Amino acid sequence: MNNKSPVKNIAILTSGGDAPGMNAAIRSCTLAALHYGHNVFGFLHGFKGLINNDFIRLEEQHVRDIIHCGGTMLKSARCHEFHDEANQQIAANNLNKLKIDGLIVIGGDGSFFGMLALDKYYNGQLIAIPGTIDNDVDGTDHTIGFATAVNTAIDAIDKIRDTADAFERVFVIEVMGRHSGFLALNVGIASGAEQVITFENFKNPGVELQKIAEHIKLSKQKRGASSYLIVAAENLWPQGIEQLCIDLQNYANIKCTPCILGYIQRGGSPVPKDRIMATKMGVAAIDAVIANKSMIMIGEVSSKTVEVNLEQAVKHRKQVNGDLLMAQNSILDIAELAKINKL
Ligand SMILES: Nc1ncnc2c1ncn2[C@@H]1O[C@H](COP(=O)(O)OP(=O)(O)O)[C@@H](O)[C@H]1O
Ligand SMILES: O=P(O)(O)OC[C@H]1O[C@](O)(COP(=O)(O)O)[C@@H](O)[C@@H]1O
Repeated sequence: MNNKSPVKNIAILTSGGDAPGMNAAIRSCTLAALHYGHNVFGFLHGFKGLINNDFIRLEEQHVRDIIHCGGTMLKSARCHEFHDEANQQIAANNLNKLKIDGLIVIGGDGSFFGMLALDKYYNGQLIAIPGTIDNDVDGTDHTIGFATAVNTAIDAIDKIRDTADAFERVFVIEVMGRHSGFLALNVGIASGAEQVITFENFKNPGVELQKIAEHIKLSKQKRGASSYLIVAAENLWPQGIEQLCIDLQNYANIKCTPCILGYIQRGGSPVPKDRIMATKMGVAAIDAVIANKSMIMIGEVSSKTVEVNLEQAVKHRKQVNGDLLMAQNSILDIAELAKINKL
């Protein structure tokens, strides 16, 4: 298949927050391109590499042993200079001069905005692969790295639960996600947290403080002394979760221990789901380049690989699963249970 297409120069870069599984995508793009007889270029440090013309030729030996590694062998960056139109033109000129037929960008929605900007000056094809632990990209059920990040967070929270149980403590655990609640909600559900505070169920600190405090008190009343875990999305509580703990102490004399999971959620060996999805997406991206497609994102919906218009993917904000939110806030909720069963 596709053996007769002219030899193409295909470039790959990773941009924005690294995500476990990015290496698996680099590997499959590279192997698929080489399989069809094309040349592969890896640009380093995201869009910075395009501006600085910093690239390596990728061969089989470079990607042979990376599928299990977190991070990205092509390095990543938050390249603020790329917001500048002059730098977008420099980047496009570098690609045009090298006669790069197609560029594959593995990153989050910020990186895809970068692609929209690059498209104004770059003559070649642009294909996006969603890679971010936040899962905040529309047009795909999951992004590369999300499953691993959920797994890592749960592994950590299960351990926190052990010590919380031993001391019958209240913990507030902050998970990443920037401004989206996918990680918080999924991690909260899967770790059996008593409360999840995320963008989708948050009104304002005053209302929430009262609700959180009442919930903790009710739980202690109904269950007696026990551990109590709150999973909170980052960037939600003004001044962060340490302040939330201080606020709970001041408002209701509740002692809470804050725990920020932080960057451990971005690292580690990708779980099989991320490796497999990234592999499928990489192959599909090369197929798209060979088929002369451009300005699309490769996604996965209901386990099927799909192609999505890139502008559409960045225009819409993906909503967290309503069923999960309802389950957490209502069906699984200790306060609701207490009301219904008059516990
Ligand atoms: N509006 C934009 N115009 C041009 N480049 C952008 C734009 N938004 C983001 N980028 C580029 O994409 C990079 C990655 O975006 P960022 O939001 O940091 O991460 P992610 O891609 O994971 O969402 C930025 O550092 C910048 O180089
Ligand atoms: O690495 P930085 O620049 O501190 O950014 C932290 C942010 O990156 C993330 O880990 C991943 O976000 P992106 O994939 O969108 O870049 C967010 O969850 C977090 O808010």
